[in-house]
Amino acid sequence: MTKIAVLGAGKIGEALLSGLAQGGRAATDLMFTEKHESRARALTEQYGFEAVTVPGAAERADVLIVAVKPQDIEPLLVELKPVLRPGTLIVSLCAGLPTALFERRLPEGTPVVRVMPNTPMVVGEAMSAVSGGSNATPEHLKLVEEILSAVGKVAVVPESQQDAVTALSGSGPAYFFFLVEAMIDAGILLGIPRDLASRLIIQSAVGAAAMLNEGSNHPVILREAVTSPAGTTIMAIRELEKHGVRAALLAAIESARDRSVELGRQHED
Ligand SMILES: NC(=O)C1=CN([C@@H]2O[C@H](COP(=O)(O)OP(=O)(O)OC[C@H]3O[C@@H](n4cnc5c(N)ncnc54)[C@H](O)[C@@H]3O)[C@@H](O)[C@H]2O)C=CC1
Ligand SMILES: O=C(O)[C@@H]1CCC=N1
Repeated sequence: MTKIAVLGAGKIGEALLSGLAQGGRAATDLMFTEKHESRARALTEQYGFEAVTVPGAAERADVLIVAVKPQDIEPLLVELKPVLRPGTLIVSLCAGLPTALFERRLPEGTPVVRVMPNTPMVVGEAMSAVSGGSNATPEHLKLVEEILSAVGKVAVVPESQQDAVTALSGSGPAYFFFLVEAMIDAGILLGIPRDLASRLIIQSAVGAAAMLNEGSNHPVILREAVTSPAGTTIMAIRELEKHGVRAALLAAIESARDRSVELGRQHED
């Protein structure tokens, strides 16, 4: 079985490792590096994954998945370069960082695949977008698709779309959580106890997601079916439009895309 090492086991690294283990991958095929010792110990105790050093990961793993913050990439690549075995596949989950950055910093010919996942991988419902760098073969892409399909859905996209994808689905879960949080607050405003408001809103979100996931109806049709003439929903929709919620979402996602581009530019030579 392919041995996988996650370099930087923070929020997304842990989500991936735990998702892969739940998806049936043996804990003995999964290892990680982590700068913070207490966190490394906690992950080993909770899941049984082995904490290794960067040279240890490079020696033993077939695929190295980079999951440090974009701001922490340079020292990691300096550490990795002299110990990397030829042919080892590098998979980057880092927002904004182009495959060309890894290709410039690592030995010539290193295959690199850029991925933008999202945190629902903890429950096997990730949306991951995958792009190959200039040394990545169709087999490399297939391997990455196979690894990630254990934790959710996978789309292959041109790398030129990765900053937009990051803004849409990479950050996307946060927008839904924000919306749910605000709707629960609205329940409090209307005098509903927090527990009940949470149950009402979370199940509404789960139900709406399941209907969208069926894919047979456009979101507009689904919304129209809830919106009765002179009813309650249209009153709420009027307020959402009045407060520019649609425009706010367009601007928010455009701003996230711009930040992704900027994160990449910070590492230009
Ligand atoms: N959190 C999210 O929803 C998503 C994050 N990403 C990307 O994943 C990457 C990680 O993000 P998070 O997990 O949120 O950040 P995080 O800060 O929770 O995790 C990063 C981890 O890397 C460790 N680390 C840093 N330098 C290291 C090194 N040289 N060796 C070993 N460990 C090192 C840190 O101690 C930390 O635990 C980022 O590049 C981010 O853009 C991508 C998609 C979604
Ligand atoms: O906020 C971030 O930068 C990361 C990338 C996508 C989701 N979280």
